[in-house]
Amino acid sequence: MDKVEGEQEQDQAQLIDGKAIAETIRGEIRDEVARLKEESGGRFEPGLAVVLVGERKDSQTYVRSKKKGCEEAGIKSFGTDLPETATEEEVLAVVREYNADPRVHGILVQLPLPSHMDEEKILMAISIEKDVDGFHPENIGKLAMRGRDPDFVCCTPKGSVELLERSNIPIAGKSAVVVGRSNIVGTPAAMLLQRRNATVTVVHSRTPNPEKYIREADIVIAACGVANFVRGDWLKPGCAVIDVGINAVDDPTKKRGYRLVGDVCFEEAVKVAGQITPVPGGVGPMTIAMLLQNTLEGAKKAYEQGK
Ligand SMILES: NC(=O)C1=CN([C@@H]2O[C@H](COP(=O)(O)OP(=O)(O)OC[C@H]3O[C@@H](n4cnc5c(N)ncnc54)[C@H](OP(=O)(O)O)[C@@H]3O)[C@@H](O)[C@H]2O)C=CC1
Ligand SMILES: Nc1nc(=O)c2c([nH]1)NC[C@@H]1CN(c3ccc(C(=O)N[C@@H](CCC(=O)O)C(=O)O)cc3)C=[N+]21
Ligand SMILES: [Mg+2]
Repeated sequence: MDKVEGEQEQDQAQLIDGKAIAETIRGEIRDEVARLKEESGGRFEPGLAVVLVGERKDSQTYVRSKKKGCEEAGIKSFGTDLPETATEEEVLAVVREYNADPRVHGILVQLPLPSHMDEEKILMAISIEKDVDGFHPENIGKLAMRGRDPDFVCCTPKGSVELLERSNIPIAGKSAVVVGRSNIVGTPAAMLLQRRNATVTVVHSRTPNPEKYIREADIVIAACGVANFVRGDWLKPGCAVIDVGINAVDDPTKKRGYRLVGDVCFEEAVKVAGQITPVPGGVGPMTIAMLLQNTLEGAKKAYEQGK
């Protein structure tokens, strides 16, 4: 018997279009920023400060797209570029200056920092109300606590969960696996899913047979930094896959000489999953949208307090 239209088994996962969803969110932010400006009679403008240390090409590219995102949203961006040879004290001085600057509502110190600097010490110097990356230990700690809310949630995990929610993928009561346990992606992603009442398993580099856990998962968030790590036959048919990975692999046919692939083998996974994010065009654009959203939230709090 013929199946009813719309109930047919799909032979390809639905694409979760992060680029389009991020564009929608950026439009929402733009409207809200415009409203705030109008309400304040043009006196109030959200501001984001971005601190870049060193000359890494990838970091320069990210910082440029963050500033461009600000511009489009009507958020004023401030920037300080320091040389690779800068001292930890110089970076701390820049952070303190932005902490004290009332025009700045969000501060982002681009990672990774040069190896001669203590990353945690610098992140901890960022004032908690301006920690739009959500990397301050106090914000990460509050995310882990029941009954508490952080001032800001880390952008990449927040964007990953936002993709699930805006795609109407249920989280509560589902089983989820997060691949990776870094402080800034895997661990906060697991905490966010758990807060939304998923049952969460975290697998990492010391987990024997990660596929054993992944096979049971309704939701997989892959953030291990290993190109094509999660294979198609590791997935439960119909599951939702959020691929956080950004890995450059050599590709002489590309102008840049490389192309980006995720932590999930897309060609295999697209045949098994129910929904999947592409790389590029999945989580990456959401990270920037969430940064702008966090900056707007911080600005609104400051505005309300200053009224
Ligand atoms: N789209 C976006 O906006 C962003 C993308 N990324 C990308 O996400 C990925 C993860 O980033 P990040 O968390 O910073 O990376 P880290 O290198 O800090 O952490 C990687 C994590 O994955 C685990 N891991 C490494 N190898 C394996 C393996 N073979 N099997 C299982 N687990 C493994 C590590 O385990 P262990 O703890 O045992 O070492 C670690 O917990 C990268 O590809 C990065 O480029 C990152 C930030 C933003
Ligand atoms: N303090 C700090 N905060 C961060 O949020 C932070 C950081 N440091 N260091 C590096 C990582 C990485 N990251 C990305 C942001 C956007 C894309 C992104 O937009 N990617 C595009 C492709 C970009 C391209 O083509 O190169 C996409 O996936 O479609 C990717 C990765 C933020 N990070
Ligand atoms: Mg890292």
